[in-house]
Amino acid sequence: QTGTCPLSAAANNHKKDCNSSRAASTMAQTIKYLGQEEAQHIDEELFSEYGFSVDQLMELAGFSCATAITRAYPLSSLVKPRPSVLVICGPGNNGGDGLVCARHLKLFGYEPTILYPKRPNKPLFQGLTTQCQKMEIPFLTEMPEAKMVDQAYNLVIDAIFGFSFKGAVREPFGSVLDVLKKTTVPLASIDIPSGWDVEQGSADGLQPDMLISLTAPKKSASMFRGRYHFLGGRFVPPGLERKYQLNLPQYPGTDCVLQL
Ligand SMILES: NC(=O)C1=CN([C@@H]2O[C@H](COP(=O)(O)OP(=O)(O)OC[C@H]3O[C@@H](n4cnc5c(N)ncnc54)[C@H](O)[C@@H]3O)[C@@H](O)[C@H]2O)[C@H](O)CC1
Ligand SMILES: [K+]
Repeated sequence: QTGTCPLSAAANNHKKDCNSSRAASTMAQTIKYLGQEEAQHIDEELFSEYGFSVDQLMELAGFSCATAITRAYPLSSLVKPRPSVLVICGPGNNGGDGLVCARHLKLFGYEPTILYPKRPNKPLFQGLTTQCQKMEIPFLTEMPEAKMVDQAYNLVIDAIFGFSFKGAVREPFGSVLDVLKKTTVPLASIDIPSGWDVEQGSADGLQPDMLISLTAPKKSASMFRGRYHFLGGRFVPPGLERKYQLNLPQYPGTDCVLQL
């Protein structure tokens, strides 16, 4: 791991050597990696039995993604003169996380641009879109070519599909993923590398540099080979964690993310 250490020493007396890969892998082994149905059940229970609203959890999820991105790619580390970031949002809640993430990245000093080709006709997503527009975040009308992406952006955020992805990729996202397979700038995937089977991964799919697992990693995360794997979505009530035996690691202090 070459990433900055996200763990504050004061909050992690038991994990003093947080750069030790042995410590990190021991920790990662204890966390449960969720199957697709299990992830969906947890999601449903959070909304039904535990009384959360989608907007609430999406805000926390997207905020933790923006926070994790600032840890892995601080403004000072970006190679281009402008701190440009391309955020690609899909048609479901993963896309909503991307919109929230873009808004917070802007507040953190980055210059996000959003591609949002398939927008659900629902007040939640319309509101999130308006918020981004009011934050003066530009929206692209089409996916640029790979060469243009590499020239214009420091980083791409993949918020296309999350744990509900199934089957062969449908357009326009097939073409978007084809471009992303040719780009060389780092790619940070929210929850699942888009196009990967949620449990099996994909040998010839995207190879992101960063993965931000929300609530708990999904089974395909064991195939992730990038540099930064973060956990975010610090909102799991203890009863839910016990029921699904999530064995979540302790987040340091008040942090909303943890590097696995
Ligand atoms: N509990 C949590 O941790 C929370 C996670 N959040 C995020 O929500 C996503 C899951 O969201 P969901 O809306 O269920 O699904 P997706 O975003 O994965 O996508 C559904 C969307 O995609 C379309 N689709 C599915 N398969 C295909 C395909 N093969 N080709 C094209 N399109 C496809 C489908 O029709 C839908 O439109 C989770 O991963 C987290 O990122 C919440 O934000 C907060 C709680
Ligand atoms: K994704």
